[in-house]
Amino acid sequence: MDIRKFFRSFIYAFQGIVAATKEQNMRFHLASACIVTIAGLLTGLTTLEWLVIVLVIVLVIGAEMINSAIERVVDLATAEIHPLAKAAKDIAAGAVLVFAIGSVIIGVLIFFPKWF
Ligand SMILES: Nc1ncnc2c1ncn2[C@@H]1O[C@H](COP(=O)(O)OP(=O)(O)OP(=O)(O)O)[C@@H](O)[C@H]1O
Repeated sequence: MDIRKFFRSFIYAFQGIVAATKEQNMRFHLASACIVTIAGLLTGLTTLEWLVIVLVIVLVIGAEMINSAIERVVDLATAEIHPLAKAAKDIAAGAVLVFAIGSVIIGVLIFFPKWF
């Protein structure tokens, strides 16, 4: 196994994370994740609840990163207005929305019974 190549791929992946954090949507997700984490610390969650919260946060952020990557590939593939380009971008954005809606529902199910 080429350790240097393996280590270099980590650096590229880290560069990808840094590039993604420059996007406005990603900053919104990161801010939301911070707020949920602080709310969780103040509220007091069980280990299982933290597992679900962490899972949901990484799923939403991961989905947003894949969405950003798809946007770039589409832009690279064509500068023209094309229904397939629109569908690819809209479906990828829709996937993030599905994850985000699911995470809000999970957040409500975890936090509301503790607050009210
Ligand atoms: N080449 C294209 N052909 C047809 N429709 C497109 C094309 N590019 C973008 N669109 C439409 O415009 C919308 C916005 O596209 P855009 O590339 O600005 O992405 P965005 O969601 O605003 O992301 P970001 O601002 O992070 O780049 C897309 O969701 C899609 O509906």
